[in-house]
Amino acid sequence: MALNDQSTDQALLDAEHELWTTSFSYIKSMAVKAALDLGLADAIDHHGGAATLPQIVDKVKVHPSKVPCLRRLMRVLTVSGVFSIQQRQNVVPPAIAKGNGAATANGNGAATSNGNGVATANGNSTTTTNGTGVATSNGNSTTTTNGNGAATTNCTDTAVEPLYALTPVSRLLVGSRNLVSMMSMILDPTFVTPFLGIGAWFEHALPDPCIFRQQHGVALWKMAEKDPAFDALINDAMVSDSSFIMEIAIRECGEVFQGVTSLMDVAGGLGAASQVISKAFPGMECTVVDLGHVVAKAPTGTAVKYVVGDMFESVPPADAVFIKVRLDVFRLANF
Ligand SMILES: C[S@@+](CC[C@H](N)C(=O)[O-])C[C@H]1O[C@@H](n2cnc3c(N)ncnc32)[C@H](O)[C@@H]1O
Repeated sequence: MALNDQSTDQALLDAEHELWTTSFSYIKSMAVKAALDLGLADAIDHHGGAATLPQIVDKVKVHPSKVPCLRRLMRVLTVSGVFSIQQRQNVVPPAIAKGNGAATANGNGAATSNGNGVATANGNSTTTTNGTGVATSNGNSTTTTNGNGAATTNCTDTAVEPLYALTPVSRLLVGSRNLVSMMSMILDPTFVTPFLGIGAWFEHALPDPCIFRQQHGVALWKMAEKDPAFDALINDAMVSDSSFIMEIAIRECGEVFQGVTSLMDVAGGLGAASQVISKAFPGMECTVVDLGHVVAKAPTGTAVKYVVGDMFESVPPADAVFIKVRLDVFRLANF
């Protein structure tokens, strides 16, 4: 017997809703990717942290024909908490009846009756009747009847111009210390597409290629060595992540580094974590060990030393060995 045979219709609809929501949950991350690609947070930041759609459009590359679509993207991003919406007050005019008709505006909506029609606007909607029709708009909609017809619109896109504001989430995407590089890496197709192959990956016996190699035919670090743009994508991401998280880590649990005189940051990338540790503990000798192509791009003239090495062969000696791994994406994919 199928599990759903005895379910009520409401339970079936709830279950279907859950299935749709879960299956479509990538829409949220793709909306964040679009926000990064377009620079939406920067555009809002440029206007002091809150901006209307026309103000945002002014700062980003959007074809004029796609402006209404951008409003939809903003809706996804506000529902996800990346931005918030502040409604402007009283920007829509009240009800106007020019003929024998009746116009009623409830809320911030505008209702206009130009003939004998009845126009009602509820919420932030705009309603116009030009003949003897009946038009009602609810929510953020616009409705017009020109003849004798009746029209009702619920919640479409045109109405009061909302102000889109930065939230604590999108504030992490602006300013000099931001997480744009990290999120750009996570959402890069090179990292996203391997996850489409998890099902196929389970069909093969271990040991087998990780999902990254299954997708791309080459290991992640090998690809980084061969492709400078991909290498930069990873290194920049790590610098933004490590700078952000290590400053918090030092503030919250810096005592774990007390008394350490030398520290070996294994697979430390460009050494952003070590740079933060070294500044917080100037007496500590911090060394980063990483692969040759990464060390070749390491910053010079800092207190942190960089050495080339393969951690699977040997790790140079030090008081403490430090390895920062916080990416579930790397662990899950067994990169
Ligand atoms: C996810 S990044 C982490 C970088 C750094 N720990 C951080 O969190 O900012 C992983 C690093 O491991 C390095 N790596 C990969 N295989 C390695 C190996 N066999 N020996 C040393 N480093 C390695 C990569 O070059 C890369 O810089």
